[in-house]
Amino acid sequence: MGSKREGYISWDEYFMGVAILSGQRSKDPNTQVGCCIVSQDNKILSMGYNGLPIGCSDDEFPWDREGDDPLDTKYVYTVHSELNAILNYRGGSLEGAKLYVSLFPCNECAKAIIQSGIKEVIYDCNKYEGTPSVTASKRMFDAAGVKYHQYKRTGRKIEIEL
Ligand SMILES: O=c1[nH]c(=O)n([C@H]2C[C@H](O)[C@@H](COP(=O)(O)O)O2)cc1CO
Ligand SMILES: [Zn+2]
Repeated sequence: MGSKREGYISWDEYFMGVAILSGQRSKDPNTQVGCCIVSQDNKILSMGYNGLPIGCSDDEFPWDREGDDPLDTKYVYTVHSELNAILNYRGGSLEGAKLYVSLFPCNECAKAIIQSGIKEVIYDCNKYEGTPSVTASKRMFDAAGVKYHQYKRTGRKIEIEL
C-alpha cells in the first residue's frame, strides 16, 4: 500500500494563503488586505479584499491617503476586506466561524466580526499595532470573547504559474 504524499500545506497555510491571494485583487496602491472566513470544520465560507462598493469605479474614486478634503481620500469609500468577506457570504449564519486576515482588523471590522458571530481571528501583519483603532478592536474582542492570535509564518514559498 502506498503512503500519502508529504509536504502538503497545513490548514493554517491554506487559509492564510487564500486570504493573501484574495488581497492580490485589491486596487489599493498602498495596502492590499485579504480575508478568508472558515467554518469550525475547516470549510471555506467566504473571501474578500479591500475595495470600492459595487458601482463605484476603481478609476474614478480616489486612492489617495491624504487630501485637503477627506472626500478626496480613499478612506471614506473603501470597504475593508473583512467586511466584504462577511457581506459576500451567501449561506446564512457565520456563528462560530474563524476569520483569517492579512492585516489586524480595524475597530469597525471588529464590530462586524463580533456581531456576525465569528469567534476567532487569525491575522498576519499588524502594522497599525498601538493605534486607537487596533486597541479598540482588542478591547471589543476581549469583551465579546473573540479569540485572536497572529499567524505563525512557516517560511514556505509557493509559486503558482497563472
Ligand atoms: O482591517 C483592515 N482591513 C482593510 O481592508 N483595510 C484596508 C482599507 C484601506 O484600503 C487599506 C489601508 O490603507 P493604508 O494602509 O494606506 O492606510 O487597507 C484596512 C484595515 C485596517 O486598517
Ligand atoms: Zn476594517
